[in-house]
Amino acid sequence: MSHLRAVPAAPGSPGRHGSPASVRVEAPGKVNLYLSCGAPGPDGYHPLVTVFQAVRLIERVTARRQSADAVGRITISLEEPDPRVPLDGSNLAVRAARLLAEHTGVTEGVDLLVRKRVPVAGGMAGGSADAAGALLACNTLWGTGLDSEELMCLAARLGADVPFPLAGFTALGHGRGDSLSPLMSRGRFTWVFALAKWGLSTPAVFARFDELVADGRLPGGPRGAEPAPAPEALTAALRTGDVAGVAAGLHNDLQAAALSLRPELESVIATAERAGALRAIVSGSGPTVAALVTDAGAAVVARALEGLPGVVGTVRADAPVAGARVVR
Ligand SMILES: C[C@@](CO)(OP(=O)(O)O)[C@H](O)COP(=O)(O)OP(=O)(O)OC[C@H]1O[C@@H](n2ccc(N)nc2=O)[C@H](O)[C@@H]1O
Ligand SMILES: Nc1ncnc2c1ncn2[C@@H]1O[C@H](COP(=O)(O)OP(=O)(O)O)[C@@H](O)[C@H]1O
Repeated sequence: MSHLRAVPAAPGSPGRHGSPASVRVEAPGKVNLYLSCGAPGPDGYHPLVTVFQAVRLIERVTARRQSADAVGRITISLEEPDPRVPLDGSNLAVRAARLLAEHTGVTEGVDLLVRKRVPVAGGMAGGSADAAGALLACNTLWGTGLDSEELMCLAARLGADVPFPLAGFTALGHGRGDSLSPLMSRGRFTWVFALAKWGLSTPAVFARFDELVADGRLPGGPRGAEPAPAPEALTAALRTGDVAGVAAGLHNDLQAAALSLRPELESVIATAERAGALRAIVSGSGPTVAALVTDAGAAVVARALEGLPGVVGTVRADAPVAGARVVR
């Protein structure tokens, strides 16, 4: 994946040894424009074909050098505390920093500060964006000098969704969804996301997908081992910036599973489309519903969705945007 370049470091103010005292990284959330899912392998993971698009819901990860007498722990805090996000070693950003330290032999710690903008447990890879951000921020802070390919490999070890926020823009994912190649995309897309009151667990959605396939309850009947390739009509529509063509090509094999766990999402999708969305689908494993809209129609769609049972609010974002990058 050498074509996916990490952005060079923009150093913060110098700390001891002349290296930066802190490094700030921004990393995007995602929506899956297309997701097809095959039968799980012996490791329990499902082979996927997915088209990722990075959206302007941006996580900000700041990595701060600790004082010289600190014991070298990796700590995390959130700008706005959220009980759904763990602040211990299970946080994906902490796991990312720890993995990088182990991989490179770094013994110093780091204080991570995260500002979250991607809905938590929403199928939009917010935790993965934090992990990608922490990898890039710590690689810069510690001067460990891993190149983008090495960061991608570490990212894939943290989760199937972690490489994509490093890459950003629009990309085709294979394997677990972590093997990426860039896709050309022209123009700008506008999304309205309906945020759900309760998150959905990704493993639970994949498990329900397997049950639906086993019961023959998925449209089209049981699937083979291999996920269906992304249709040429979708990739062509992306290449030409044909928003209506992209809307027609939106597809998510996990949607039936998410709807079976959260039946109320059906009316969220229907309401968005009745209010003028070009199409609406479940994002990834859900429960966020992603409505592709025109700029002129965005406010009407958002208003129609707000106040629906189970919807706690909406957020508008454009796409695609760049992957993780160091900012001042
Ligand atoms: C479904 C997707 C679509 O982009 O995103 P989300 O909706 O969660 O954001 C991803 O595949 C989620 O990626 P991520 O959340 O990183 O998954 P991981 O931590 O690697 O795996 C969590 C669990 O999901 C299931 N899993 C994940 C990926 C995959 N290709 N097959 C799977 O079966 C497995 O049960 C695994 O134990
Ligand atoms: N940095 C993080 N941000 C959000 N959630 C995290 C983070 N680290 C671990 N988690 C845990 O991962 C779960 C899934 O998080 P998230 O990445 O937001 O959603 P999804 O996997 O649906 O894209 C959360 O419910 C939370 O318990």
